[in-house]
Amino acid sequence: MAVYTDINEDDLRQFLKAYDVGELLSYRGIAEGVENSNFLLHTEKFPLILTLYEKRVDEGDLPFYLGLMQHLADRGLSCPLPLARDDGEPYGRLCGRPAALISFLEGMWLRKPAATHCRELGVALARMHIAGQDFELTRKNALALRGWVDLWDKSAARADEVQKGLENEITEELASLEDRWPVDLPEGVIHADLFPDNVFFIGDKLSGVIDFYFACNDFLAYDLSICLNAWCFEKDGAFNVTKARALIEGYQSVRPLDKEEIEALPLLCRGSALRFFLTRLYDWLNTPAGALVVKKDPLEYLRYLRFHRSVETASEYGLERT
Ligand SMILES: Nc1ncnc2c1ncn2[C@@H]1O[C@H](COP(=O)(O)OP(=O)(O)O)[C@@H](O)[C@H]1O
Ligand SMILES: N[C@@H](CCOP(=O)(O)O)C(=O)O
Repeated sequence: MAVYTDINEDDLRQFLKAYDVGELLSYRGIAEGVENSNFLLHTEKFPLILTLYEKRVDEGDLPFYLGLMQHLADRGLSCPLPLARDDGEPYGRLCGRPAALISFLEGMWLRKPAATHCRELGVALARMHIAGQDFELTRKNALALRGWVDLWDKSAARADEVQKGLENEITEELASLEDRWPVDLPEGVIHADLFPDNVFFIGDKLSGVIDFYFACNDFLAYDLSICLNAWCFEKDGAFNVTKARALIEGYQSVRPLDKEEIEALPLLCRGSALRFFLTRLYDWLNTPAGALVVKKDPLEYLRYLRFHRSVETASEYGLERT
């Protein structure tokens, strides 16, 4: 459960006075998520999500995240709409934290997505990439190569506590990615954390995308590689090429990949597997005992990383040879 900051009712009522939402009827902490504290609110007017921004969210980035949700929603993508305060500000403060209200999205995330859902995801991801092209704000990816090195510097000395040999393996992997990372692929705004728990479905139809708090500017195909990692491995660690093919076909039905993006895919998948391995490893080693959050297993992403290292061409992800 991710509620790092507890709120009290009086403070919440005071906070809500700045919004046109009527009286608070009820509220509760949400037992999901990792990064921020989230609450579901029922007010006289509508249900809402209240987010208190925590550790990894830099307040200076809030206009980017909230503005992006507004921008994408304006272009017909189903994502939460931030609610402006009566004074026009996009967010306020609660319990010493920046805090925003966003609209509640209907739907549920899928515990066992199938290939058909992966195809829907691919379509939505490509639409998001296209809709993001004219978003006027930019944000550098803080969890790109430089960020990976910084995270690794903070964890390397203790990595072998988690699995023997990790320190050497990851040091070598980082060096190899630093040498070979692409420099010139199509870029744009990416979601950067499009895991199943951030995509809602009603029945088999994708109903919306949430959690834009890692969104940034980076290679578009890197976002696709994040989805290949997050959606296409089975619980036993096997890569499901049928899901991967469906995801990529869905994506390409809206935005065809170019030759360079296809060639780079195995490397991008290694990079995105490493990125989630590193944040999970850092959290594994540093989350205080007793925090109301379920820590995620870094070794899951080590296995994915090793798989991608064995991939020679993107045809192994179900793509036609170029
Ligand atoms: N706009 C929304 N509509 C409905 N539920 C939401 C919305 N935003 C968040 N949630 C709920 O809160 C949970 C955590 O949100 P998320 O943004 O993923 O948190 P975090 O940034 O902490 O990872 C989600 O899994 C979902 O259940
Ligand atoms: N998706 C990341 C963790 C971030 O959590 P989210 O709840 O913000 O999606 C991971 O699985 O490591």
